[in-house]
Amino acid sequence: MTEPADPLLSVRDLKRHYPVRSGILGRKTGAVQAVDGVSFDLEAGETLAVVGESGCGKSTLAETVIGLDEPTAGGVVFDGEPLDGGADKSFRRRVQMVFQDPFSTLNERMTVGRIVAEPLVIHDERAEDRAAYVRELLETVGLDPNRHYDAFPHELSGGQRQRVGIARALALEPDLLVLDEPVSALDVSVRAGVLELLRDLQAERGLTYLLITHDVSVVRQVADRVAVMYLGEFVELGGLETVLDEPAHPYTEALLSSVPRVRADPEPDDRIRLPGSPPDPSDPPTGCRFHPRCHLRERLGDDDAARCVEADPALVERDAGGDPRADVDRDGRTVACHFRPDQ
Ligand SMILES: Nc1ncnc2c1ncn2[C@@H]1O[C@H](COP(=O)(O)OP(=O)(O)OP(=O)(O)O)[C@@H](O)[C@H]1O
Repeated sequence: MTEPADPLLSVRDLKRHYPVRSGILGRKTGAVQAVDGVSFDLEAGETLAVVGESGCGKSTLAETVIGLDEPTAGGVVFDGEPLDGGADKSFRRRVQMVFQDPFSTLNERMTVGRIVAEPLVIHDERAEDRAAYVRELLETVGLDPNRHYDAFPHELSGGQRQRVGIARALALEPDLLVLDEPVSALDVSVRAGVLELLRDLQAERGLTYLLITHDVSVVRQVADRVAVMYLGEFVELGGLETVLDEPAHPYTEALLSSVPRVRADPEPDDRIRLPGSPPDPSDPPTGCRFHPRCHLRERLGDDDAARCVEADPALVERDAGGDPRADVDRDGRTVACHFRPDQ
């Protein structure tokens, strides 16, 4: 038997806290716990989606993972190499990011050809056949090199601009793409085409994706596994169908029930309404961070409900491979809730 390959990316107990300062001296009086102890592995060729409401820390997680931001604690290991001193040259080639808003990230005064070639210029690559290679990349992402190579971003539609962003991210032949809300800024009518392109590119090039999104329908279309994030923490992590069709954490349940479904649309009474808005991440609730808004807790007896407030249900690490242990979910799912429906 061969040993399972090491994951391409390993994230362990990652934290990113932003200091809160106040008073005229600007003293540190607290910290926004934007990411607070997140761990996961990403296998080569898979797509892990991180889903959660606005402000739960998704973008901070993405930026910290790719070295745009320094972790407060914890670590990232990419292809066996710890990212201790920040991103080195090899990491900056092999990991690329696609941002939400192609309108703001493309340089309006540069032609499409130059935008896509820029990473090659920075890394001093393909000096001899750069233009031909860039034209090839444009074709790969479904653009027409003859029409689009010399075009300026304002001459393109939103979907075309996002394709330019993807071509640029592919230029250095990366292994991992971090996709931060890649279709959120696009018209619904062009989203499917861009997601299909991402799926095709993954199949052709063996790419690995870390997909950040607030949109469950996007998760359904591209992810293999899903992590549900709430107030800086993962509350549930597992296979796509397991998590979306049989959510175990009450927050996942609430998040999903707010999404209209094509089949068997729930009666309005079945919808779980999340009371209030997420708490302040500089002063998170004790115990389970979701407890003040949790519909499941309301149904628990006093002793159990007290556990939600007192004990931190840290995400239990369960092994996806090997023989299942008593506490191993059949899908290797991890859930940070003492009172999962299947217990
Ligand atoms: N530079 C910063 N300084 C202080 N607080 C920050 C900073 N960046 C983010 N935050 C805070 O950290 C928390 C997480 O923000 P983040 O942008 O990562 O969330 P998100 O889930 O990506 O939300 P959105 O989808 O709205 O971008 C928020 O409360 C945000 O206000």
